[in-house]
Amino acid sequence: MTSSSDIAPVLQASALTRRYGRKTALDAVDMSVSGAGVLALLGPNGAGKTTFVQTALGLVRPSSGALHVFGAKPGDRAIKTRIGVMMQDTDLAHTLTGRELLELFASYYPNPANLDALIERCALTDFIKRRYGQLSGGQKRRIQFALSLVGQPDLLFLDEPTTGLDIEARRALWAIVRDVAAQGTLVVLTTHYLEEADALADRVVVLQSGRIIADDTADGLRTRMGGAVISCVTSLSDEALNALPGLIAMTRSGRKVRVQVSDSVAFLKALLNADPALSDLSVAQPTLEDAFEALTGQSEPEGA
Ligand SMILES: Nc1ncnc2c1ncn2[C@@H]1O[C@H](COP(=O)(O)OP(=O)(O)OP(=O)(O)O)[C@@H](O)[C@H]1O
Repeated sequence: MTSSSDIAPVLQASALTRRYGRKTALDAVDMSVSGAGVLALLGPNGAGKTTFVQTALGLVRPSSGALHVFGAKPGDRAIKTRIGVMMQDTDLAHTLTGRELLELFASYYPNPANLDALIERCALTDFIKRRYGQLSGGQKRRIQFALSLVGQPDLLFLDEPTTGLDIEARRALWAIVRDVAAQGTLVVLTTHYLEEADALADRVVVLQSGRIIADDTADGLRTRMGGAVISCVTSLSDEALNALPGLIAMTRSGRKVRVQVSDSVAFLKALLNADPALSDLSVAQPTLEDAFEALTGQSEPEGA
């Protein structure tokens, strides 16, 4: 995935702004996404992720600025059949079986996937003949995921795709997402799980209050944060810890403290000096979650 291209980008946002009354859901967003891969959209509740996806699908109109999809206006008939979608709130006919739903969706697309192969690929065989309304939440999500793939899309929006899935089903979905992206699809993923973004995303865009506050690879975000994460049990107060050199952020549970620091050596020297009785010390690389926390001031996106 690259951020620019000679031909029309898959997604091109130019000063994209969407207001709801006085609320600005998207605030002059500029973004260009070309080629295949996985783009993760992260951000706390109300950051504008869903509004962005809805705008790309032509369900919501920009208040100003523009968003182009394959160089066309969102919702354009010519591009609709190139897009697959799995949203959070999906209402499907409860009386149809999974197989009937797949057949129905396949009829919308000029070049649908082979349904038997898709059913096998998504491991739906055990429940594909049952009515959708009788399926468990996780089974419904898996049918919805298969439906998003029916048209063999060039652009695939996955909104919280693994919510409600067990670990095995989540890993299986990840493998298919990687596969689909490797075969040429741009996957736009919004997720509660930073682990998921870390596992899948080539590029991570962090939104906050409708603005892009970071646009990088997961590794890039971690590296940009730099430093280390130190955990220990200490009797030092917050004030005493705050006075140590290079502290970026701190969380505490009783005497157990976890700090992000810019220079681990300088911090550790000062810490051990200040509290010789310190115990349970560990030093680790920052995770994507640490980077997210440092960027947004929140520990998890979307109140996960
Ligand atoms: N139809 C609407 N009417 C009024 N305000 C809206 C509407 N849709 C979204 N908003 C507001 O726009 C802002 C962005 O919402 P959006 O749903 O895009 O955020 P999000 O990042 O997807 O959040 P979440 O993680 O909670 O799903 C929020 O403040 C939300 O309340």
